[in-house]
Amino acid sequence: MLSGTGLVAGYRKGIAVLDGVDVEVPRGTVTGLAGPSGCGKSTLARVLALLRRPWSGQVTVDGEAATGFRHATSRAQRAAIGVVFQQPRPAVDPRFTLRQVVAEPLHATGRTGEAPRRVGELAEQVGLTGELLDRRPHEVSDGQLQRACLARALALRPRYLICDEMTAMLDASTTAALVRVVGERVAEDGTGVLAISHDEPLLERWAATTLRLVDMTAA
Ligand SMILES: Nc1ncnc2c1ncn2[C@@H]1O[C@H](COP(=O)(O)OP(=O)(O)OP(=O)(O)O)[C@@H](O)[C@H]1O
Repeated sequence: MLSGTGLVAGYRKGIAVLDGVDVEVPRGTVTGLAGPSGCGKSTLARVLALLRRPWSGQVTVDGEAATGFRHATSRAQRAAIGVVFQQPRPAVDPRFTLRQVVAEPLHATGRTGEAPRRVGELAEQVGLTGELLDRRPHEVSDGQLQRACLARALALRPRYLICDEMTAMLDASTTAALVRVVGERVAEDGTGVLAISHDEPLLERWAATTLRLVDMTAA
């Protein structure tokens, strides 16, 4: 289980965006997260992904309290949680080929030897051809780049995957393809997924249960 308890977080002093939020992301299922624009869904995603330190409250990864946030995160906890954001372009180095984008976490964790085989597997999972892997971000569509970002998020076989509006910029067929890729990881690896979306019909199809951030804050 990836969980947050009593999370209070914000950007400006005295104005809490999250005000005592509890959230649980169990393994082996997709948990949806909905709520009106600006209610703090992305903030919660960043806190749970250990990318932003909450003002108070605790994030727990498989029963172990988060060792730190941002650069202070332990390597094991960082590798346990994959994240995909709404916009793929700001999330990648524009000088990299898609192959380098996908391989980045493997290089960063000293698994360079594994990279060629693993990148091939991931490309197949997300539906990227070898020819596309050799292109750079400006030479591919948003959907193709988002496929690479999903492959990168899966590279270290994370136990949890946070998809923050992952498909909001994509057409229906790419959305369906990426939702299927995530579903395969849930079924085959038991990955625990937090799917954040404005798209209620999508969450109805995709998520086993959906949390509503306003309700959680009120509770
Ligand atoms: N870097 C930042 N600096 C200051 N305020 C911010 C920052 N990021 C977000 N906020 C504010 O925090 C609040 C919550 O933002 P957040 O992006 O978490 O909401 P959200 O529910 O994901 O919204 P949306 O559905 O529109 O993406 C908003 O009022 C937003 O303006």
